[in-house]
This record gives sequence, structure tokens and C-alpha cells, in this order.
Amino acid sequence: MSRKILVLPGDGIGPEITREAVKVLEACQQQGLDIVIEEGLVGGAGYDAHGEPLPTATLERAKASDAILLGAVGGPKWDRLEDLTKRPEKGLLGLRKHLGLFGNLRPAILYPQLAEASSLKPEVVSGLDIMIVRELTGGIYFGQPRGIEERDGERVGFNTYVYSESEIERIGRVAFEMARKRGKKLCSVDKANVLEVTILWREVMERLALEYPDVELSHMYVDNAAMQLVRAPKQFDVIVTGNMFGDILSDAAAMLTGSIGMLPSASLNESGQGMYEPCHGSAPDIAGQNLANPLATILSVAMMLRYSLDQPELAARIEGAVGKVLDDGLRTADIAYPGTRRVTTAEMGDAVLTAFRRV
Ligand SMILES: NC(=O)c1ccc[n+]([C@@H]2O[C@H](COP(=O)([O-])OP(=O)(O)OC[C@H]3O[C@@H](n4cnc5c(N)ncnc54)[C@H](O)[C@@H]3O)[C@@H](O)[C@H]2O)c1
Ligand SMILES: CC(C)[C@H](C(=O)O)[C@@H](O)C(=O)O
Ligand SMILES: [Mg+2]
Repeated sequence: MSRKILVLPGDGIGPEITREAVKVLEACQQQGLDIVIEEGLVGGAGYDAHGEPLPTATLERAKASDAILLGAVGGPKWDRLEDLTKRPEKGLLGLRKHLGLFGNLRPAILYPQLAEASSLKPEVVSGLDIMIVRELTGGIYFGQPRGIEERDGERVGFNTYVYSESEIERIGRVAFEMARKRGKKLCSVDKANVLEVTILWREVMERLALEYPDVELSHMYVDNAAMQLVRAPKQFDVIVTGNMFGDILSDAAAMLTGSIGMLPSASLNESGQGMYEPCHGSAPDIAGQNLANPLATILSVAMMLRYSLDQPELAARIEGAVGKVLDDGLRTADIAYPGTRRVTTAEMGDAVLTAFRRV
């Protein structure tokens, strides 16, 4: 039975980078991977076509898919929409919630060839290999009540940062299992010196640790963690944290790898269905210029092959092909430096495809 892959290019650079990633996915198909690839609309593209950032047809097709590859959503064109529920980002958040994609994996790995592209000294980042495990369907992103309303003659904005024990335990288990397979070190990041919700977070992580005696659990306040990621990032193996902190720390970790254009991600539910996307956004400032780095999206396909399609060998071949292209000195603008060869989005994608076919 063919596995169904739904590609959602989205907005901005989304179509450019997913086009390159689909080339690699199609190469896997040509080499025998039994998949069917379809395309759909989400985000601003969905809103422009159907008046909704998550059209009903897209959601139904996503539910029926084994895996989803998403480019990016959002852009200035839709930032001033009066109805906040129509904003492109609501399409992405809707997919996460409706599909129950609570477990977000954001690996920050420095390819040795990119040590010079990092904003940090090579000795600080060389050998970097961190996995950020982010809770993705709870916390302040989805908490109620939320909104903006009139109170005592002025407008008041409010959101609710909420987690249940079961939500914390669910993401905690993903993180402990991940740490068990890696360096057996897990750092839980919270703000328990201020926020009661993260006092509970910390208590649940402590209770889980009793079931994983082989994993060393530590705790860190999020402000310190942001600083430590820049000061000494190699102290970390696996980081587990909530929705908002994970969003912020993963972008910070991006610069350790040389560019946000290098960071893939996997968002998984309890049945193993996954949505795969680069951690970055739609990059409206460079959209349509064939400048965007497609490697985060191509590496997201590798994660798809590993986590949803049970094809670790194909995943390793894609990761090897990315390494080969970097060895050959090809660089998109975001990771270029003297002595490397500047290439466009499409040229980078074609180079990875050629290297993949040769591996
Ligand atoms: N998962 C998503 O769809 C997602 C994630 C983050 C932001 N967004 C949306 O994207 C829009 C722009 O947000 P932003 O500017 O804050 O973040 P962004 O990640 O789109 O861009 C931040 C900076 O990184 C650069 N950049 C991003 N991806 C790149 C790539 N692949 N190659 C080279 N450079 C790259 C951009 O040019 C920009 O200078 C907003 O509408 C935001 O809501 C979407
Ligand atoms: C676009 C936005 C809703 C999203 C998030 O905050 O999760 C993005 O920043 C990300 O990192 O995927
Ligand atoms: Mg983000």
C-alpha cells in the first residue's frame, strides 16, 4: 500500500524550498520507495484561494496522509487581516492541533563544513549536535482564555499559559526516550522561579526521571538556557521545553549551525504520523529571488524518511548528499563565505539531487 505524502508549499520562500525537497523525494520514489505525492494549499495561499488558512480539503487530506511536508506560512500581505483567525499562521497551528502533533523535534547539528558560517567561534560550535524536544500543541499557544477586550476604559490583551500533567508527561517521555538513545543527558528548560505552570513541569520531569535512571536529568531556567546556548552549546544533548520557549530557543540554536536555513524539524503524534518542515519561516525579504537555502527542507525530508516512513538508509543518503555538496564548497547566500561557490536555491537542490543519486 503506497504511503501518502501531502506537500504544502505555503507562502514566501515555501514554494521555492519545497520544490527542491520534492525533487529528492521523487528520486526516492524512482528508486522504489512506494509513495504517492500530492500537493495542497495552506496559510496565505489557502486564504487567498478559499478564504481559510487551513481549507477543509487540506485538513481532510492531511488527516489521510502518512506524512506532510510543509514549506512555510505567512507574510506582510496577510499581517493586517482584521480577523485573526484568518492569519496564515493559524493554518499551521490548526494542522498541529487537529493532527495532535505534540512532539516537535528540532535537531541543531553543525556540519563541520559550516564551522566558519556560524556566528560563534569554531571551537565553541565544532561537533555540535543538540536535539530540542518542544511540546507543540499546548502551553500559551493554545491556552484559553485569550484575547483583547475593553476593561475600565482601555483595551487589555491576555493569554493563558497552561499545561496539564498528562501533556507534560507525554512530551517528557519523548524526551527521555530520545536522550536514552543519544548521550543520556536531558536538560528540562522552564521558568519555575516565576511561573507555577513550570513548577508543575519540573515536578513531572522529576517524577519521570525515576523511570529513566540511566538518563541524567538537569533543569535550567529559560533565560540562562538562552545564554548557555551561546556561551557553551556543547554542554547540551537533549533539551525538553514548552511550546513558546522551544520556539525561541530553536531559532537561537539555528545560528550555532551556520544559518536558520539549515534547521529541519519533525512534528509527531502518538500514531507516528508526522509533519516535516524547516524551523524557519517564509522569509518574505528574500522570497522569489532564488536565494533561499533549501537544505533545512531537504533535511526535513530525511527526518520524514526516518520517523514516518521507516527508511533510515534513504535518510542517511540524503544527509550524506548534503554533506557532499557542502564538501564541494557550494553555498547559498546565508552560508556563503570567501572561498565558497555561491549557488541559487535551485542549483543547491540540483546539486543535492546529483549527490544523492551517486551515493
Ligand atoms: N513554520 C512557519 O511557517 C514559520 C516559522 C517562522 C515564521 N513564520 C512566518 O514567516 C514570516 C516571516 O517571519 P520572520 O521574518 O520573523 O522569520 P523567517 O524565518 O521567515 O526569516 C528570518 C530571517 O531568516 C532568513 N531566512 C529564513 N529562512 C531562510 C532560508 N531558508 N534561507 C536563507 N535565509 C533564510 C530570512 O531571510 C530573514 O532574514 C512571518 O509571517 C512569520 O509568521 C512561519
Ligand atoms: C509561525 C509560528 C506559529 C511558528 C511557531 O511559533 O511555532 C514558527 O515560529 C515555528 O517555529 O514553527
Ligand atoms: Mg519559530
